[in-house]
Amino acid sequence: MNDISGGNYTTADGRKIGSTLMEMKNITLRFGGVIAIKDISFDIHEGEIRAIIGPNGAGKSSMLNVVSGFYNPQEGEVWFRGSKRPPMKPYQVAQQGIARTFQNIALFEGMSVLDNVMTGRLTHMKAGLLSQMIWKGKAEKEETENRELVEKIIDFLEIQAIRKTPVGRLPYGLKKRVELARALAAEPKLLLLDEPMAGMNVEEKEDMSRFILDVNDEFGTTIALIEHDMGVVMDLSDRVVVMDYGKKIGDGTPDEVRNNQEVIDAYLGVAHD
Ligand SMILES: Nc1ncnc2c1ncn2[C@@H]1O[C@H](COP(=O)(O)OP(=O)(O)OP(=O)(O)O)[C@@H](O)[C@H]1O
Repeated sequence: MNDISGGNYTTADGRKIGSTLMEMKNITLRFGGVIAIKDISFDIHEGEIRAIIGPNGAGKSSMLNVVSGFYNPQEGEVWFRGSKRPPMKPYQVAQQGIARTFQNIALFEGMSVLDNVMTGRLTHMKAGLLSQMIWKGKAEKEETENRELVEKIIDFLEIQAIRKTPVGRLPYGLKKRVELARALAAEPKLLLLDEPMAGMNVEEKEDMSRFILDVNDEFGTTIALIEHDMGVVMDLSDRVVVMDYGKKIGDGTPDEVRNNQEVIDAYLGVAHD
């Protein structure tokens, strides 16, 4: 790795990391008297896999929710693709190119895998109802293009065999993969994964790790994730932000973070699965 703080660098496995995609500047988020995030700054570079870790209640989910527009911080600035982002609703953030998965799977259980993944295309659909009536051809062309992309993602994540199966009938690990497929269908610039391995067995975790790395490699998607499993985080990530009690106590490569005394202290005596 070289010049990691400046933006552009090459990882040990030869992946090219680009300039800053997102920058969080001095973010503070309060819930009444509770300060969930205290004056935190960090950035995410194009092509990176970036992790946010920390003990329970550290503020990781709150931070992911600031990035995805679910919470607007009381203080600080969010910069995305070179512009300062005004307070936004989550759907506006999604339209800007940020997609996410959820800690508790949020899929339509009664709908097939294919239909669930298609819902990921909604932010891209331009043909409204009126234009669908007037310009039927245009709507059909859009539908065909959406289907082609969705089928490509389904193949890529190896869920062809279950494409017609209602999501409610799938085991947990596969549901998580369908959720990843739906988020990818939005062709995000930045993909947010909220505990992608939570509740998985070892084999499911290995599969998910491989898919996350492949997505980053094949589609060039920048990924930010929260994860409790330290082994997974250290293996997957290019750089890691460590939070504790709402503050940032570490930020760097997995090796740098692993050897940071404040990080070691924060994790001592705390159970991490
Ligand atoms: N909607 C909310 N209303 C009030 N307090 C909240 C809310 N969301 C989070 N908090 C508080 O903010 C702090 C940070 O919580 P957060 O869920 O972001 O931590 P976390 O690191 O994601 O924890 P975990 O690993 O347990 O999911 C906690 O003290 C929590 O109780």
